[in-house]
Amino acid sequence: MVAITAPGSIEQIPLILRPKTNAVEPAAIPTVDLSAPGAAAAVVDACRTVGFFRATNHGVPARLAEKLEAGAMAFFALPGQDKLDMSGAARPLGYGSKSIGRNGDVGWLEYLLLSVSSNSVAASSLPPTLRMALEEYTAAVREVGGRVLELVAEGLGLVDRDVLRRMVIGSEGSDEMLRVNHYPPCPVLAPGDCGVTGFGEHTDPQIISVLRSNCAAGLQIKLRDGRWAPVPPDPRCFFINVGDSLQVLTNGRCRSVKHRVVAPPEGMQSRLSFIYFCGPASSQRIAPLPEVMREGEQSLYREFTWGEYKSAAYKTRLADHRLGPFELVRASNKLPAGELAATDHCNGSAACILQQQQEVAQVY
Ligand SMILES: O=C(O)CCC(=O)C(=O)O
Ligand SMILES: [Fe+2]
Repeated sequence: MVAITAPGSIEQIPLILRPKTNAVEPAAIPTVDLSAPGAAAAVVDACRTVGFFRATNHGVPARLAEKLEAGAMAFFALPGQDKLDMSGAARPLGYGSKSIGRNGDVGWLEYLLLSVSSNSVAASSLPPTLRMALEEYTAAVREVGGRVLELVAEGLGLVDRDVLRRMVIGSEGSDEMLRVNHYPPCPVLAPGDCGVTGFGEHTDPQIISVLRSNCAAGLQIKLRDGRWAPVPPDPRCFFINVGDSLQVLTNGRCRSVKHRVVAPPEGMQSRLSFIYFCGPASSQRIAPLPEVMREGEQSLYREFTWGEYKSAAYKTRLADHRLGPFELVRASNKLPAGELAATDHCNGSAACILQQQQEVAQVY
C-alpha cells in the first residue's frame, strides 16, 4: 500500500451508472482483421457507424506490451513522491494522480502522460527498463496507428493513401503522445448499478487513438443511440478510437466516439491501459480533405490548426463538446433521438453521495 496525498477534490469523483451488459449486443463493437483483404472498407464502416473498433492481426508481439505492463506496474507501485520526482507533475505531461487536466476533472486513476517523438520517449529520468519498454512498445504501436490511417484513407477512396499517415508518422514536429493509465481497485462501495469514475466521458481530440489494456474491464463507449456499451478487455487486440480531428478531416463521415472508464471495485484486478494518440504537428491544418468532399458539399467546421485545437481543448472540461466552437453547422452534432443524458450518471441521490463521501479512501 502506498500513501499518496489526495487532492481536496477527491470526494467529488462522480459515480456513473454501469450499463446493463445484456442490453448491448456484443456485435455493437466491430472487429477488424487488419491483415484481411476487406480491411479498408471494414475500418471505414466502423469509423462511420461506431467510431471505434477492435483491431486483430496487428502484428505486434505480445511480449512488448507485457514488458511494458511489468515496467509500468513496478513504476506505479513506487511511493508517490518518487513517481513525481522521476517524471514531474503532469502539466500536462508527467505523472498525475486523480486529477485530469487543469479544469477540475477527477477520476480514480494515476497516469503517466508522455510525449513521443520518432524514436524516443521524453521522460529521461524514468527507470531505464520502463523507458526501454516504452520505446519498444511505442515504435510498434506507431506502426499500427500508421496502418489504420492508411486503411482509413483507402476505405474513403482517397488516391493519396498516405495523406493521413503522413500527418503523424515521421512528420517533423508531430504531436504523438503515450498515456499509461493505472486504475487501482477502488474501495468505495458504489451503490447498486453505480461505479466510481476512473476516467470521465470525453472524446479524444487527436486523429485516432490506439488503446491496449490488460484483462481488467472498465472501458465503455457511447453508441449512436445513446447507450453505453462495455468494451470487453482483450490484451491481444488494440482498440481504435476515432478522434475529433478525424471527424473534421472527413467532414463528419467518421465520428469521434465518447468513451469513459469505470474504476475496478475493491477485490478486482487493477486496470492498466496504454493509449497512443496520433496527433499531427502543431501547424497542421485541420479541415475536410478536399478529396472526401462531394461536389458542392460545405464544410461543417471552420478551419483550425492542431495547435489551436489543442490549446482550446486544454481550456475545457473532459465532457465538454470541444468541437462545438468550431462547428459551422451545429445540428450535425445534436444528440441522436432517444439519447437520455440522465442515463449517463448515477442519480446522485443523497444516499448515494453520502455513501461515497464516507467511503472514499485517500490511501491506496
Ligand atoms: O484508460 C482507458 O482505458 C481509456 C482512457 C482514455 O480514454 C484516455 O486516456 O484518453
Ligand atoms: Fe480517451
